[in-house]
Amino acid sequence: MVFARTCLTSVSLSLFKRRHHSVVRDTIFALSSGHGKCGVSVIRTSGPASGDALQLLTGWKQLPPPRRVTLTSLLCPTTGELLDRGLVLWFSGPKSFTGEDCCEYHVHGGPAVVMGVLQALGTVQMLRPAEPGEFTKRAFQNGKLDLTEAEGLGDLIHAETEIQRRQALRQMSGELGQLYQKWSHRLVTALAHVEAFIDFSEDDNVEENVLTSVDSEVKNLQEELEDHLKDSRRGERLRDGLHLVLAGATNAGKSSLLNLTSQKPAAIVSPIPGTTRDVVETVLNIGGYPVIMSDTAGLRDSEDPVEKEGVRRAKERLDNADILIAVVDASKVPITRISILAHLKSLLSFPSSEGKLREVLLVLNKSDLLDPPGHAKVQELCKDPELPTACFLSCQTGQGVGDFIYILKQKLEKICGDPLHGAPSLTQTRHRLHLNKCLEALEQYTIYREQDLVLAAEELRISYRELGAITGRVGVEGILDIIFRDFCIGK
Ligand SMILES: Nc1nc2c(ncn2[C@@H]2O[C@H](COP(=O)(O)OP(=O)(O)OP(=O)(O)O)[C@@H](O)[C@H]2O)c(=O)[nH]1
Ligand SMILES: [K+]
Ligand SMILES: [Mg+2]
Repeated sequence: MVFARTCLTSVSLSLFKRRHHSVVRDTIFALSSGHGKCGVSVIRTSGPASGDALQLLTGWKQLPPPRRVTLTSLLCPTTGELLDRGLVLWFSGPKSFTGEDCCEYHVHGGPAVVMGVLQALGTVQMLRPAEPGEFTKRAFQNGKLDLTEAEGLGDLIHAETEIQRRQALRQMSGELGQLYQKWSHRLVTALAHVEAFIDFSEDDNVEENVLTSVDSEVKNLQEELEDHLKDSRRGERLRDGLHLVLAGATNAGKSSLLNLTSQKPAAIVSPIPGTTRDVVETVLNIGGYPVIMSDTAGLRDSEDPVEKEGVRRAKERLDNADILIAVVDASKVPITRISILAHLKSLLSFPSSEGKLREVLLVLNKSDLLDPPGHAKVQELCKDPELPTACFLSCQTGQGVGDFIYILKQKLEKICGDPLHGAPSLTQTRHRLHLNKCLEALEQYTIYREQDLVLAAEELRISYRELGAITGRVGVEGILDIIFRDFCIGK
């Protein structure tokens, strides 16, 4: 009875495979390069009718050798009209990106040419336009990629900075998937041992210490999973962009610093205190790290309902900041540790009472307004170990802004690390959810272990399923659409 259950996982897996492999599929087509006018556009097809379509569009009697580029005329199959002269590249399945017969048409990138070729493909029987991410989905279903690799590919397409690209490429290489698969394998082995014990221990064929070794394996797995999860979300933060929030008293120069850093007049600057009300965001690339920098309303008590709302929004942003940039007008606040700390504390509740691990960067602005003794005092203060990392600068003259960017980059590095080093990072909330559930089930195993071994085994099975869902090995049909929805058409 126990074995019947064990087999269920593999039965449902093979059912899943069969359902996805044996169906006669439509052939899909789409523009795979960007839209708009460009030098070359690439149109792809994937599926069993790819070869027919290629022969119809070129008039060829047979298919060309695979993976070789051929220059040819492309004709409308119904009218015979010349659509373009372009390159075609034939891949016969399974040696292709999707694992199916595929063809690429490299045509001139004008909208009329692209439209013409797409329409011509649409006239071929069994061909239909692809849905977003459908090429990659087929690659997954044909075993060319696991889900983490497919997600890495999606991230690579969306990567806007160098460090994001590195992380995506690493995930695409399958390293993260391999890590999860190794854990899966260990879990299945543990599960098999428990089940063997349940079935055969009465015949004395299985020794008691089998369970002891399963227990210690479960404990090891728990520790490894916990370590992997305890990464302060570095991979996810890098994928989504880090939140930097400028905060401080009115007129400290927050908006000036935002404009200077982003090199555009994103926020209004004026000598009137309380100028900024809404949160003003700009997206930046700081040393290869993607950053969303937000300027916020100056923090002060106000009776004005609009400004009050601005301050509320500012505080909300502060709570979710990865790096808090506290801007202080160094010409106004006395330059002593005590007064700076008191100022930070009154405005930003720093050091945070909840003991939140948040990076703080103190910016002492308006250096141009200080005399030489004032400068010396601030420079001394910047070395104070009791204060957060500090930068002394002037938004007016730009002096010290280079150092500010440099220090920010160091902080970003500290938070995200280099995605090429160390263990591969967890990059998606989806993975985190499954890993947490996997971990919970392992904890349940330990709880049930002494009372009811059958229930304990069931928990191992649950944790195995959760891990399998990350790479797409087990029970993922329901989530596929969600994952591939974020891909663009043609990918
Ligand atoms: N001399 C000098 N003036 C500066 C400097 N930075 C900003 N200012 C001036 O300080 C005033 C306030 O600057 P903002 O950037 O609007 O200050 P803020 O912190 O965004 O102010 P609120 O949005 O009202 O909270 C403006 O008149 C700026 O020109 C600086 O480094 N030196
Ligand atoms: K202002
Ligand atoms: Mg402002």
